Amino acid sequence: MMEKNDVKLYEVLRRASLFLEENGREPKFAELLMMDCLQVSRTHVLTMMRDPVPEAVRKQFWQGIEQHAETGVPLEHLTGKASFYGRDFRVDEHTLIPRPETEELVEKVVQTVSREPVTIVDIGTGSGVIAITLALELPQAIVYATDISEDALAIARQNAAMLGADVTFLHGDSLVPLKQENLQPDILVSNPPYIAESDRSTLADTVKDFDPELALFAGSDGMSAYKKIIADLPQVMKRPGHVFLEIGDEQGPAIKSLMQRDLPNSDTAIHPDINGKNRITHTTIP
Ligand SMILES: C[S@@+](CC[C@H](N)C(=O)[O-])C[C@H]1O[C@@H](n2cnc3c(N)ncnc32)[C@H](O)[C@@H]1O
Repeated sequence: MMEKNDVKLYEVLRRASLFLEENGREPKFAELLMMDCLQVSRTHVLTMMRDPVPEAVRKQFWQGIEQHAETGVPLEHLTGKASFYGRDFRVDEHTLIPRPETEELVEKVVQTVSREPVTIVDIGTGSGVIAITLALELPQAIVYATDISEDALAIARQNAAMLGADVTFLHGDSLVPLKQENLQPDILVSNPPYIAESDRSTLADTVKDFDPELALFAGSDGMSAYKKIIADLPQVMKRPGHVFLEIGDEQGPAIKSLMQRDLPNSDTAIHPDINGKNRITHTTIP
């Protein structure tokens, strides 16, 4: 999109918003992308509306706008970063873009953990948001995180270094790395893949086309990752202990009965998220 060199910020934003709207995208995306291109806050953008936009910034901005209009690529994949629990994390094509619901999962863990030293393990850490946030919020905790994807772990390690979080990352399938390291967590937390293969067609293109397959799908019923984790809990968990899982809206009862089968004395509560959808199971193991 060609523009004069002295074109002002508000004009660029107006044109971009209209262009996005014409292409069936959310016009607000323009302002969010501009904040990233200029590396400023929203308040700062508002004070710059009558300033000319440097050519290099306009070029970068319009490339992003055109790509988003054409493919729907989410802002986080364009900018390579996502916000979680008030911090910025690096993300890429190998990591799920963290969701606000997962912040609620972290909050539940933070509320439950006592001041004593505890060992926490995050299974399927992706960009590392859960493990890193818990390590920073709970300095008394010893935190481990695993993933089956080496590529995701590379991003998680970078995020931990960037944010100064002490997390030990382990590569492997489900709870296998814990068994190999003889690790017995007091608290196990996971947001594993939980979408049924049969629901693939119901997903938004922005999810299906940009989030990694490994992070989304869990067999024909969406339960395969939970089944694998729960089957190994009796062998690895310290007692008393807690298990926190992020879940799909309708998966709570099935998870509760798997927990009752494999950990007969445990108690599982199902909690809704801020939108009223069942989103977290909290299992207490005596
Ligand atoms: C839904 S994403 C969650 C990522 C991150 N914890 C978050 O909440 O944003 C699930 C993650 O689990 C990982 N994963 C999938 N199958 C796994 C398995 N069998 N063992 C360990 N990790 C697995 C994926 O690579 C992905 O990073």
